[in-house]
Amino acid sequence: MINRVVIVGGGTAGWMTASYFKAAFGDRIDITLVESGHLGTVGVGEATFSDIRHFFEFLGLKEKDWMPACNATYKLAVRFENWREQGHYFYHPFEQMRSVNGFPLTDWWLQEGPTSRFDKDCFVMPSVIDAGLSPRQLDGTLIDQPFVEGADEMQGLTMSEHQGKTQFPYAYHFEAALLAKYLTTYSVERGVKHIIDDVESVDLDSRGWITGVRTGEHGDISGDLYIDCTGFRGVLLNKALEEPFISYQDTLPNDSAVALQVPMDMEKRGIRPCTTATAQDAGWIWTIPLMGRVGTGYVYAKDYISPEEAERTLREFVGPAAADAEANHIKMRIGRSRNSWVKNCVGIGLTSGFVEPLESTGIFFIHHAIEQLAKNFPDDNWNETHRDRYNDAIAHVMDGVREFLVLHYVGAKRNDTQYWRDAKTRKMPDGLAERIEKWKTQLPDSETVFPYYHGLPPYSWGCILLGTGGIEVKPSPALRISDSSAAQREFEAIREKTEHLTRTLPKAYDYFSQLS
Ligand SMILES: Cc1cc2nc3c(=O)[nH]c(=O)nc-3n(C[C@H](O)[C@H](O)[C@H](O)COP(=O)(O)OP(=O)(O)OC[C@H]3O[C@@H](n4cnc5c(N)ncnc54)[C@H](O)[C@@H]3O)c2cc1C
Ligand SMILES: N[C@@H](Cc1c[nH]c2cc(Cl)ccc12)C(=O)O
Repeated sequence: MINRVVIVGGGTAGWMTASYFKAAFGDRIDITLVESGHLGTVGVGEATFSDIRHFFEFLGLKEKDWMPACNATYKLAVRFENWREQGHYFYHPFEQMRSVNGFPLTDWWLQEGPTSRFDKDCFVMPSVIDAGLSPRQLDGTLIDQPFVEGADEMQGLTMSEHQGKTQFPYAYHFEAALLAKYLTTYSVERGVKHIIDDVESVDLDSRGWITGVRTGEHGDISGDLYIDCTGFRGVLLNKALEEPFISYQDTLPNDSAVALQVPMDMEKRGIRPCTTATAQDAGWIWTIPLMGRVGTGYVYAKDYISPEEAERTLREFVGPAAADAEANHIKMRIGRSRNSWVKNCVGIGLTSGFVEPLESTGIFFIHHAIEQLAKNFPDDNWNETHRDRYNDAIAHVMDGVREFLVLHYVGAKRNDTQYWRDAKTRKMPDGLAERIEKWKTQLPDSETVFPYYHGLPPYSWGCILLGTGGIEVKPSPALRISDSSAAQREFEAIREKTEHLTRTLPKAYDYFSQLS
């Protein structure tokens, strides 16, 4: 049996792993987590996928347990501003795509769209978000969506096994540092040994397997399996085991960010329950509403703009409220480790890989990695099948998300600066150009998107294609000669439902302020 696990690193990745493994394996596993007392964490990670609710469910936590402790709010979509042209916006919502006579409603919209807004014609969430509303009534009732919440047959499934079966209507925003703190308490109460110290060196045997990590003040710490959660440093996986890092920068040039935490009276400001990504001259700015503050940051490519200019742009964007906020400049390592599991070491989190946070995939990568490791957990035979399956799953998820992000830039209609013009001529990941050709006459479906599990359903790809507006797409020829009355009825049903919801749902701020 492998039952002594050493986790190095106490950021989101380290504590999510420790808490999940305690929930999964209880006292049958012995976990030690070592984190530096002075190196600090990236600690941005504020927006998530809806799937993260499976993580909290697995830990036995309810929203009212952890959300108030992490200043959390709901995220119903990503809102993209100015990606097509100044003043334009569209939503990528968490909402099941409706389908009529075997075609997604977005295909019918291209043929028959009642208005020029695909998002408001095909989904109800965009109007709910514009009105600043909560998807739950004050008594906790969730708006009726075609999904299954907590049904028995869904218990214990991984995210990849869930995909396509349901679409939950919201994700979360939270303060990552507060979540790490919350999970520290959860883990330590359940027996995780917590050591605050620096790992100064890593001991290897003659085969190159890790036999222990040496700390400054706590001596050697040894285990069977080592989990490297040291962030961009990759102290065990990349440094000690020398596993190479495959950069994505040739296709995704953004390599820097500057972040601000802006305290704000959210009752006065109101909460628009979505992440906003506002395109800028050399990147984009995120805006994330939390209880008590707004998290914001400019993600940019250093080749196009200096850190000082990026900070100035961000401060102007936020306005006077940002005057006292301290800027946090971050250099991002974009890409993935060739293999995330090498010998007896598994990198999770930024060590394993990272792409710019445009679709909030960092914590999703961590959650996926943990689920896959729990499923492929080794014994002392160190069966290669488990390791290879794990490495393939991790590589696929990141390569797929990379393609999805590249589509945002290739698809963006705006071309008013060199940065946006270059985005149209830059090399694309293998296969994407061919896929885009297919989508020009039939929107993305399960047969034409990236072929391995990567977290994004086909409708997400369709939203980006339709919203960014730079690639001309035509309705499927079959729809031109089909009876559209059922699609018309569906558009009408969405209009009626939107009207009803915007009349009856409470304000998002009011919902969160009574949650405890
Ligand atoms: C600008 C930006 C915005 C982001 N936004 C989002 C978002 O909205 N949504 C999302 O899902 N994700 C987001 N992410 C990603 C998210 O922040 C990370 O996925 C998450 O924080 C995981 O980080 P980590 O735990 O791997 O590393 P870190 O937070 O860097 O933690 C590393 C840990 O390792 C420790 N350590 C390092 N070296 C040693 C050593 N030698 N000895 C002991 N300990 C050591 C450090 O002390 C620290 O505890 C964002 C990232 C960036 C850069
Ligand atoms: N199943 C994932 C993927 C997903 C589906 N819709 C969206 C929308 C956005 Cl903004 C991000 C992610 C997703 C999930 O539900 O989280």
